[in-house]
Amino acid sequence: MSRFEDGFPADKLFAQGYSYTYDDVIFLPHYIDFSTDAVSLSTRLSRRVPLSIPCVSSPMDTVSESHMAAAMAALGGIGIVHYNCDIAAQASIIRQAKSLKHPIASDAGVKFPEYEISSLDAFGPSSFVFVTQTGTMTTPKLLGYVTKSQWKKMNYEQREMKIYDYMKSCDSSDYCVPWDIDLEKIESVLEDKQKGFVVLERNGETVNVVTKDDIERVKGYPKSGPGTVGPDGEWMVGAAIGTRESDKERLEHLVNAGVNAVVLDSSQGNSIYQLEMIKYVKNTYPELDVIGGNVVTMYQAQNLIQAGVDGLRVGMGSGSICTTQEVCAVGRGQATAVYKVCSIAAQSRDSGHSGWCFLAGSTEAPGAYEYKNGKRIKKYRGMGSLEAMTKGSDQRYLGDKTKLKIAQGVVGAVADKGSVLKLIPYTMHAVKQGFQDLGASSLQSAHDLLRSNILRLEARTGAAQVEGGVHGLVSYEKKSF
Ligand SMILES: NC(=O)c1ccc[n+]([C@@H]2O[C@H](COP(=O)([O-])OP(=O)(O)OC[C@H]3O[C@@H](n4cnc5c(N)ncnc54)[C@H](O)[C@@H]3O)[C@@H](O)[C@H]2O)c1
Repeated sequence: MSRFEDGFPADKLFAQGYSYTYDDVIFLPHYIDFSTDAVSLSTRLSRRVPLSIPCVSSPMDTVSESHMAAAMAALGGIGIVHYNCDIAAQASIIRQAKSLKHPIASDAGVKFPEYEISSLDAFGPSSFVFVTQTGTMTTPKLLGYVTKSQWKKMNYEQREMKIYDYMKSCDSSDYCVPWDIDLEKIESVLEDKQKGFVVLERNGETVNVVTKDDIERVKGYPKSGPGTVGPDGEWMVGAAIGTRESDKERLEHLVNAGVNAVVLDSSQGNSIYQLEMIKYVKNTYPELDVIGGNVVTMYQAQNLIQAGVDGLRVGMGSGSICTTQEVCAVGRGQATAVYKVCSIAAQSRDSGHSGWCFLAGSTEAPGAYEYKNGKRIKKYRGMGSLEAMTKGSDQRYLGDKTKLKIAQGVVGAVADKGSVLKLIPYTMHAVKQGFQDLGASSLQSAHDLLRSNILRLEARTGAAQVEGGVHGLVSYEKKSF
């Protein structure tokens, strides 16, 4: 056997004194004796939250609100709703996510009543612009709508009017259907009524608006399993909270809204504030899973595990919008961080790691699309950016007037990625192909192969990284699926 010893075992590779990220390391292929479809990616977010895919959307205000949380649960993952908003708004996002039985995020634009539509861009690929008090779908009531054909017929002066001056009102219950009816039923209502859209309502409040085009689009997506459903029969939804005294009141409202797990959201989770909050949550709500973090070292992980966390969140300074490593000179390469934290957590419980900008820019991410240099883009910002701090996380960043405010993140934009209902199934299939190459038929098997040193890795030199990407071509088109 030793004759074939090749590559490095993980513990040797990650003990070289380098902070590696994913691009720096490569797995060596092993032996295949099963098909790609036989690979199971099921795992747990935390002690009591099983997932059929290892996908979690990050608690950021440009990533996880109701549509993202519902879509992630429908796919078998979970969404963690951000807390850069007041308590009532966060609780209402959770309730709405649980009510989105069909996690369809409409392609249509949503605007507030005073908005002036100055170009067709407001409609996006849809024939409608919907109007709500807040200009978002996280709202108690749909007020009205404008169709593209109606707007096209308006003259220059009319187009300078505010939407509420010319929108068609939606007060008629003609458009409304119950939030939990089947997709087929929605389709037949759309056919019968010739309306072009329906309003899904729960307890007299608008839960979602779905157009005929949205239904057609969703029908073309890959089919998923039953999704991540909780004991209440609704989607499981997670939420972030902080470690301040006021977060205890927030937590109470989130629990009443049906939250299934909480993430203590901090860039450096190994603090007295977090340890005390973990104990408080475990004492007050023993059945609720608490995910601690963020952590990147074994020592941090051990402290939070001893305080009673049910899961860990890994990553410091590795987000694409994050400047923590630059500003504070603290953090760790993400591959090393995940490996080190998992080597402690594997002995007791699961750990997940922070995503990057993978889900930002999707249809389900909050915010409206804009066009820049001919590209359809969506805003994406760090929760430590000055802009996000000003919106809500001021208090967390010691943002009271007497303290200096230092950003640990930036504001940017990412390209339109389409719906996560399509992006994630394709991505998970690619992951399964990778697992098959490793000879790992499940996440547990991959862990076992890694810990038993059967799975081998190597660091990639700069030239090897270039070789591993597309190279030497004058031009090419990269289409992933
Ligand atoms: N993962 C990362 O690398 C990273 C980096 C920067 C920011 N972020 C994100 O930005 C947001 C804010 O992160 P953060 O670490 O600044 O938030 P935080 O709330 O953990 O910390 C902000 C400051 O408040 C202090 N603090 C926390 N609880 C306290 C209490 N009870 N009493 C007194 N002081 C207390 C902290 O020690 C820290 O100095 C989060 O969403 C986080 O995920 C993440």
